[in-house]
Amino acid sequence: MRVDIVTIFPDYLSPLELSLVGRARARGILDVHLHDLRQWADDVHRSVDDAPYGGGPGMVMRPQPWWAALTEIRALGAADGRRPRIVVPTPVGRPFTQAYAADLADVPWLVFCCGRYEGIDARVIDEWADDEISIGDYVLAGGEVATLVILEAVTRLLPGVVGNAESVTDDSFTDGLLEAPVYTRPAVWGDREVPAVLRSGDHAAIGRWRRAEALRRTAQRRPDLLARQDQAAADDGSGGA
Ligand SMILES: N#Cc1c(N)n[nH]c1-c1ccc2c(Cl)cn(Cc3cccnc3)c2c1
Repeated sequence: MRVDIVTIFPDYLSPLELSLVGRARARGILDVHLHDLRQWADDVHRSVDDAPYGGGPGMVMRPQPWWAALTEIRALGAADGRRPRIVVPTPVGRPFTQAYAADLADVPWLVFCCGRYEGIDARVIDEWADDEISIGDYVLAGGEVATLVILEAVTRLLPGVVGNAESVTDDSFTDGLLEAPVYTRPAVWGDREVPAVLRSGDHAAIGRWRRAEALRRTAQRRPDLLARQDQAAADDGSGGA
């Protein structure tokens, strides 16, 4: 997978050199290219923002640098007929979910547009954005953190990135439920003991316990996920969660 990221703060994306994504890059599974938007700004001051039409607080990102940047990046694929899927993190985007991550993990070339200020001129979004994605109902200062979140969730789904493939398919949200609690040694920590079933070696009982705990936790903390499961089950005629 090739990923191009356009931002006025390239250093904000330095975590992509570390850990899971860093290892995927080192192994050639992911090919990341960072671009400073200012290199495409057409004025001597390399300006990327201007006052909003209609007034209001803050500044808006000018269309010209984005248009030049995306035109040049898209042209990289012209020779062999490749076209990138252009993703714009935005507070007004479609909610990012595990299913969305799985969808993006099948795309060979992603381009992330990391905006700042009050946003990117709407004409850029209208012309270029294939996906407008929000990572949650809270307000960040720009798209870089969202890009890191999206890219980590997508990268862990790429073949060969996570050693134990099962830990990806057993993820929270993959089966629509929150994960059961996890434990490791020692068996007793202070006055807290690991549930005996997890030390029983009875894998059927362990599976039942984990399913029950996942259902209990999901009902307690995310009843909306259970409702979604029940609706999906109703839609395909099978039993509920
Ligand atoms: N994804 C996501 C996401 C999220 N979940 N919260 N905030 C963002 C996000 C993403 C992109 C930008 C750009 Cl460009 C500018 N800002 C600042 C801003 C603040 C208030 C209103 N409008 C824009 C961004 C915030």
